[in-house]
Amino acid sequence: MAEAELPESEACRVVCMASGKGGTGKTTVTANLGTALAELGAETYILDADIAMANLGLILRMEDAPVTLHDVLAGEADIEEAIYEGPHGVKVIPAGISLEGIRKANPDRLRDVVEHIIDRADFLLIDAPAGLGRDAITALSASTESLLVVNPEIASITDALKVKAVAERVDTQITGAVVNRVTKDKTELTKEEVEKILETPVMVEVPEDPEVRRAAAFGEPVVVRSPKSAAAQAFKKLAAELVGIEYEVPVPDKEGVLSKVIKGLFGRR
Ligand SMILES: Nc1ncnc2c1ncn2[C@@H]1O[C@H](COP(=O)(O)OP(=O)(O)OP(=O)(O)O)[C@@H](O)[C@H]1O
Repeated sequence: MAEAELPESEACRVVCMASGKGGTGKTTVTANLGTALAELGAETYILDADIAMANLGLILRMEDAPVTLHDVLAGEADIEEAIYEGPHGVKVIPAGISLEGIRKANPDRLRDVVEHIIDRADFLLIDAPAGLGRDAITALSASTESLLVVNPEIASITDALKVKAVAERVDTQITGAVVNRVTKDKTELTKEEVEKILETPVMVEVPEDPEVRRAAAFGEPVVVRSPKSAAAQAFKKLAAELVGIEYEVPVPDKEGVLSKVIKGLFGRR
């Protein structure tokens, strides 16, 4: 997709990707939203502040990065050394995977990292740890706004409510919710119910889509590996909404469908 004509915006938007409950898909949403924003032409950085799990690097095939956020937070490396380029030019600051790295990292240095990046970026997405531990609160307070990544179930929403309350205490605006892994099963909460409980708009519903896991297995965001999949389209729609442009639904690609059928017939991936 060609880069869009983006509206002028003055300040970098520092967006904390937050969730109460673990495993809602926060890292997946961060990697895909960041890549989709970069594809639209926005200068986008994504930072893995979930320094214990470090999954962002895995989704973007950066698990072997020689210098990581751990080293920066330990005061042992300059932030410039920990910035890597991902698909569509998205800049990625991965966390490391060593226990030693987690031990020596001082999360209080996160604010300095944010300060360093905001002068040159349109968006900085911070993948925060789930829950309300010290690292999660540090990530929230270093951000100007937050997106709540939830699943359409009551346990996920009530945990997100707790995050929302803390975000308000640290003066971080809640921009909205991303409801991930939607199957439209009758037992799920609807968009309207989620909005009513969270008292915040649902910006997008991302469907449960096996293409997401498939892409992750290849170390790629789904917006790159399967850009026409239902989940990829939801992430692209969210990116368009954040930059304030109209999302163009892609015209169905007959050739693509045909080649899928042919590959299916011959049992190929
Ligand atoms: N829309 C989706 N459809 C299918 N699978 C998904 C979707 N979103 C995420 N997943 C899968 O769910 C799993 C958990 O996702 P992810 O690691 O992004 O969650 P997380 O909230 O960051 O987890 P944690 O809180 O443990 O850091 C991964 O295997 C991911 O591929």
